[in-house]
Amino acid sequence: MRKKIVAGNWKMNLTSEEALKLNTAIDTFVAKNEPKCEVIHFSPYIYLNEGINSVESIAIGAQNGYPEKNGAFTGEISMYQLKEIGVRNILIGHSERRQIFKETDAFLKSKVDAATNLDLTIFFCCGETISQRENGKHVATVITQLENSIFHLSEEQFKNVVIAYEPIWAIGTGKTASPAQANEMHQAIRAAIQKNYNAEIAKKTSIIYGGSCKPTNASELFHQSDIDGGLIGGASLKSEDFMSIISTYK
Ligand SMILES: O=C[C@H](O)COP(=O)(O)O
Repeated sequence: MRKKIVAGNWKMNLTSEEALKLNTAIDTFVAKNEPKCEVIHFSPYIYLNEGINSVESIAIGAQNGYPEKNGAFTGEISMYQLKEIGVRNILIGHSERRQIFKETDAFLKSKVDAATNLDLTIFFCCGETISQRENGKHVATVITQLENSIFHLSEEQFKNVVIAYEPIWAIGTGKTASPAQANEMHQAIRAAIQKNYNAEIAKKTSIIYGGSCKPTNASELFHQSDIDGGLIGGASLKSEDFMSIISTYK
């Protein structure tokens, strides 16, 4: 049985007080209700330490990390530093990093290698633009992203990878991929994993969906054959909404 995962990506949101409150509320909820999924908050760097030290039933992950161990990289935080404070999960390849911060496939590959060397669980994000979808290039785009930045890992290394499919046109827009559209892509990703690795690894890799996922659509999405949970942006900032999404796996 594949691991089901509901992860919140807070992006650049929340005050320190709100972050602590939300971590505590979700941690308490998960401890009490024991949902059948792993719950993670991908938090801004500055709230990681307090988060890690204040929760027991959920994990706190990083939204980013620099691949070099240390050095003259003003303003950056290394994955090594993240690991040292207790981070175990990291997002790599989010479309906001690709588009706003111009992170290339080659740079993402170097991040994948750094995270792998540190034994971090990689949540590798991929997804197409609306024009790529309209031109029928959505599947090819996503598979190329995987081939360029993560499929070089060995079978053993790939076991520490979760794929997050996030169609760019659905992120923060209120426009969700239909369950059929999302599942079609998840099936294509799983087939590509099988082709590059093997059927066993493909069967065991969790592939989660992100893009305007909310309490009203999470259940239908998460019940698709190849969708193993979600990477939630906006709805993870409201404890009631996030709890409702987590409860899909009760
Ligand atoms: O990482 C999360 C995604 O970017 C989804 O964000 P959203 O739920 O606000 O659309």
